[in-house]
Amino acid sequence: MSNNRPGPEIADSFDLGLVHRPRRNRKSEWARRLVRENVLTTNDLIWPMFVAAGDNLRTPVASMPGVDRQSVDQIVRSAVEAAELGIPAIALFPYTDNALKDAEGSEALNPDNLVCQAARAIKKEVPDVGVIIDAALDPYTSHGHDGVIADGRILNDETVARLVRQSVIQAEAGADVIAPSDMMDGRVGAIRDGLDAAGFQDVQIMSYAAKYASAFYGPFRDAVGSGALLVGDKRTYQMDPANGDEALREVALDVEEGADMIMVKPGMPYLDVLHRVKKEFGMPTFAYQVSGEYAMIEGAARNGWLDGDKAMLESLLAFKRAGADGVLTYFAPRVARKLRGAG
Ligand SMILES: NCc1[nH]cc(CCC(=O)O)c1CC(=O)O
Ligand SMILES: [Mg+2]
Repeated sequence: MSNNRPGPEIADSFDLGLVHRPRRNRKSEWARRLVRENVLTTNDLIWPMFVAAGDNLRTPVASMPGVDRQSVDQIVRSAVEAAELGIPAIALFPYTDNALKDAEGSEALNPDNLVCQAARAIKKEVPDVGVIIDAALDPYTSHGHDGVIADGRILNDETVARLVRQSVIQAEAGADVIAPSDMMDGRVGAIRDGLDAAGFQDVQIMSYAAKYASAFYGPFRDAVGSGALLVGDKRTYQMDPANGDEALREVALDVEEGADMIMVKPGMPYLDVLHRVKKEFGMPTFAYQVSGEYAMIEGAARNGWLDGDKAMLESLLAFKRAGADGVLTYFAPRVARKLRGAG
């Protein structure tokens, strides 16, 4: 040292007298594996897909790099891929031509609409892959809202009546699970009654029970073509991001009304809600890693700012740690390949 002032003595090592050294259990890969508390498996994955009109068509969604809208024949191929990869279920969302949209979302009630066509085709080709279809009007309405509107208000009960019909039509097309994503009050019970009355006692309901009015749905709205149309926002039906206790009350109602599975959405910004919901109800509980979360990770990865594979796996494992039984994620096929060791 050029400094000639006497400095403090720094010992090379000293005895801290530690009883507990948590690092012992992290000292090698085998030790880390031995004490690992949570694990992500292919059984945890639900793969959301966008169905579009046409034949042999795949159109990239600009704000979701790596995700395409697919025509029905391509969706069937992806469903086959899901089966081969061991992904238990897929979720279908339609990209509806603007010409088919109206204020009431009538196309939702067309038994030959895109999601119904896709469900029928998938069930014919790969019956063992679970098919989940949203019950909500927003991909079909000219204003982009999940319900019917009068005097600028989203009407609850009138919307629920339509969701019941939509659910039955989707079940007739082969949907194994109906996933109400609209956040109208009372829709789970009404859909349950409607499905039962139509003979679909075994069709499950996965309720978007605690769904927040979130900025993270932006890319999805591009993908289904509702973003540019949306008038205003969804804060009169989707939840206020400031609220946690309210999520428990929303979930309690959906469980009471007969939901078989519940969902918290978005995912990563709401891990606390996910954890509380799983703890409180012990229900099969799912997280939706939404389009904006996917875009953040994938966008950063493609810019070289993040290790994409590592961020993907870490983000999904976090859902398991927080209590999720499964995750809807656009990463599903990539994770499944990774978990299988095929990169
Ligand atoms: N009600 C439709 C619906 N179903 C799933 C999502 C979002 C999924 C995603 O962002 O990946 C939305 C959008 C919304 O409520 O505006
Ligand atoms: Mg509710």
